[in-house]
Amino acid sequence: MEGKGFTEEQEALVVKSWNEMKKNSQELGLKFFKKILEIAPAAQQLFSFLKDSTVPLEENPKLKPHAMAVFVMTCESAVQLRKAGKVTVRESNLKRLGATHFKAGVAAEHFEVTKLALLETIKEAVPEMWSPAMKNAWEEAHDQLAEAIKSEMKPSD
Ligand code: HEM
Repeated sequence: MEGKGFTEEQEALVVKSWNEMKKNSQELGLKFFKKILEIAPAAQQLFSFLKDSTVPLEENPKLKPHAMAVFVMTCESAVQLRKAGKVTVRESNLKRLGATHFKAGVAAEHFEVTKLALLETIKEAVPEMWSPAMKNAWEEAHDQLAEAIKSEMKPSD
């Protein structure tokens, strides 16, 4: 949020937990995705690679990249918030992200689902680090990124 500021401590909480979690990124990605589908089973239909897929979720090679994209970009968002006070994803990337999600039929509610799944996954992955402050830092980094993507979710020109 403008003026509210994202502190060095908040950035450190996000970066520290991500550094720990990414050692186990395969399992993390799968867990994250399963949580999204637990909360919102219908979201499965949005992912082209799941609609056509005949392999079990566990073996789908395309699952991990999206999970990693959400984690990595949220982490980068935290760094940007601390440095610049706002999300600074390159405009061309943001436009592409907006267009991809718009075309895939992603709705604002899906971002809430993903956020819940993200926070739950982190809580379970690094229970020894988890704290209200850590939750708040990830939440803020996620929300600002999600807002930036949502603002570009319109038909591409
Ligand atoms: C902070 C939140 C999110 C981030 C950073 C993110 C990131 C990405 C990235 C990097 C791609 C690859 C395509 C591209 O670069 O344009 C992508 C595709 C996609 N994302 Fe997300 N995403 C987010 C939230 C969501 C949510 C909430 C949903 C719906 C549950 C979703 C569903 C999809 C789908 C369906 C695709 C296309 C995949 C396919 O069918 O091939 N994303 N996302």
